[in-house]
Amino acid sequence: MISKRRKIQYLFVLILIIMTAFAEVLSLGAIIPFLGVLISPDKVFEIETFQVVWIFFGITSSNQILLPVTIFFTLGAFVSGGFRLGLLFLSSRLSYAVGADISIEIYRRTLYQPYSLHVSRNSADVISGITAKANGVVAYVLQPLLTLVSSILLLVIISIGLVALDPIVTTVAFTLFGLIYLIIALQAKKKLLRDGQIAAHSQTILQKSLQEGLGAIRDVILDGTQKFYLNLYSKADIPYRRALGNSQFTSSSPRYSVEAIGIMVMAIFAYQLSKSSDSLLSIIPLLGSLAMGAQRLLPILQQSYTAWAYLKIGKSTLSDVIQLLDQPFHISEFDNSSNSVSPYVINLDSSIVLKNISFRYAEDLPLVIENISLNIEKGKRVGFIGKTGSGKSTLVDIIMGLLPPTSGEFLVDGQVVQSTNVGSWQKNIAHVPQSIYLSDSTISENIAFGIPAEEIDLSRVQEAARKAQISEHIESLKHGYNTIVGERGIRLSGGQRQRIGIARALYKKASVIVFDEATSALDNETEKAVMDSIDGLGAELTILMIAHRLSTVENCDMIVRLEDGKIVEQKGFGKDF
Ligand SMILES: Nc1ncnc2c1ncn2[C@@H]1O[C@H](COP(=O)(O)OP(=O)(O)OP(=O)(O)O)[C@@H](O)[C@H]1O
Repeated sequence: MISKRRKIQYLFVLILIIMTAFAEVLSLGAIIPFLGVLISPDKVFEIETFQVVWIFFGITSSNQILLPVTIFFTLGAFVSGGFRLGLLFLSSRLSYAVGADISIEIYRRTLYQPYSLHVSRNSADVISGITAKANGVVAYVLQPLLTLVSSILLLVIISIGLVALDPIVTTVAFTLFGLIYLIIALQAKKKLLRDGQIAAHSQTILQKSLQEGLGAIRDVILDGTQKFYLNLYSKADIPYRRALGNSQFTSSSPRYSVEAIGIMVMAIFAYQLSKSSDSLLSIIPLLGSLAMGAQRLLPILQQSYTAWAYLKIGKSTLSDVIQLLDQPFHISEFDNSSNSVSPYVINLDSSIVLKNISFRYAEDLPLVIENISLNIEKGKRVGFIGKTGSGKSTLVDIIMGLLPPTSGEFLVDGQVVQSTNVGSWQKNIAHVPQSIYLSDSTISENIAFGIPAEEIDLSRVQEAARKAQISEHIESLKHGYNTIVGERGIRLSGGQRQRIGIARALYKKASVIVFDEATSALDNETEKAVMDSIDGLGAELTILMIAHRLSTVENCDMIVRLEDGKIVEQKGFGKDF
């Protein structure tokens, strides 16, 4: 899923990592000539190989070389700093850009999952994957990976340089520090993995408890269950933050003990050298470069360790994210895009036919629809009634192509509806649920739902509102169709919201409108008024209406009564109640 562009960017960062490593080693190596010049400029001036340099810069005596060498040394430090800064900027930007790629890709794939998958899993899994876990992958996988590559490279180059200076000291120091880090890493590995697991798992629970608490805020306030939801949240939040805190400590704590040991080793070494050498001055350049080498080496060792530790912490989060990225595309974008020219086009011209349809939600669950056969002609109004749990919504979901039947055949105009043409079939359908979802935007954007504001056809919006009998109310508002409805349509009454839902269905120019208990939350009078608007809709529209009450659907051409997933009574199909 990594695009070609990102691969090129990663390659560029890799090249920059290599260049930075060399720049850093060069600036580090420059300390030896610098200290040498400081202490005995005469000696350096006499070195054969440097003669060309002195001649090039027109230097004739040893006391002239200090200034250019100082400038050169400082310049080296700046160039190396510049490279590091550039690398930090580019690698951070790239990691976050890839984080956005991941998050968007998970959301994209999730949106294209079949309805049956959405009803069978908790959305908190996906939401935490799109938000927190995608960030986790950036912070605990992508960035540490780049840090690890650059640190290992630097380690190798610096240690080669140090070996050239003093093989024994370097080998001893390296083995010592390496061993310390290795022991710490072996000890910490299990703990890091476990903390990472806790963090990944808690993120999902956190998301779930937030969704539940805030989603049912009215009931929470009425029932006084704030404490219950707070408790649910804190039960996940405390282990989550504790795990993060613990892993942060585990990944950054070794440096203090290792630094102390490093200073001790350096002191012993200096002590030994000064005892065995005649002139203390002559060993200062060597000591200086070793000290500076160690001063660079230790943080890099620590950096590599931290990066490695982060990779361990991020392992669980990464596997959750990979699972979400692995979701295959079930509904093809081609079928569903509004301007696609699919060879499998379905327009309702004659009838919708269900032949011996049965359905179960999962293999180990019982049938909730059993052997149902129906023939719905175009332009008919069909009412589905039955007690709660009798299977009305499931049956209509099958007709809407949201749930594939477990057995039997579902045909429109004689064509079997299947994955290749279901998108085309769904373009004919609009759905008005019991509580329609309103986005926090204008009335016209809510009627022309999901269409960018600049592409909305206002006259079509007005026509739909008029047919849904809501235009008068909208036009009486100060901002008319540009009135903001507020999150979840709080500023509209129940009846008005349902009418917006109807207007939305009409704007879509759907030929089939499904009313799923669309009026059951309304009072009798409002329900009657909304039903009048539905009755007044064009005769060419096929209307499927789910209701609890027979009175709601009494004007329908056909009525189907369901019980335990079976049709127990029919009216208008040649049979009457
Ligand atoms: N996602 C699901 N997973 C498993 N079983 C489900 C799922 N959705 C519904 N069911 C079961 O399927 C049966 C039919 O449910 P359905 O929602 O179709 O009934 P309904 O007649 O529309 O009920 P209501 O009037 O309450 O909306 C019920 O027994 C229900 O428990």
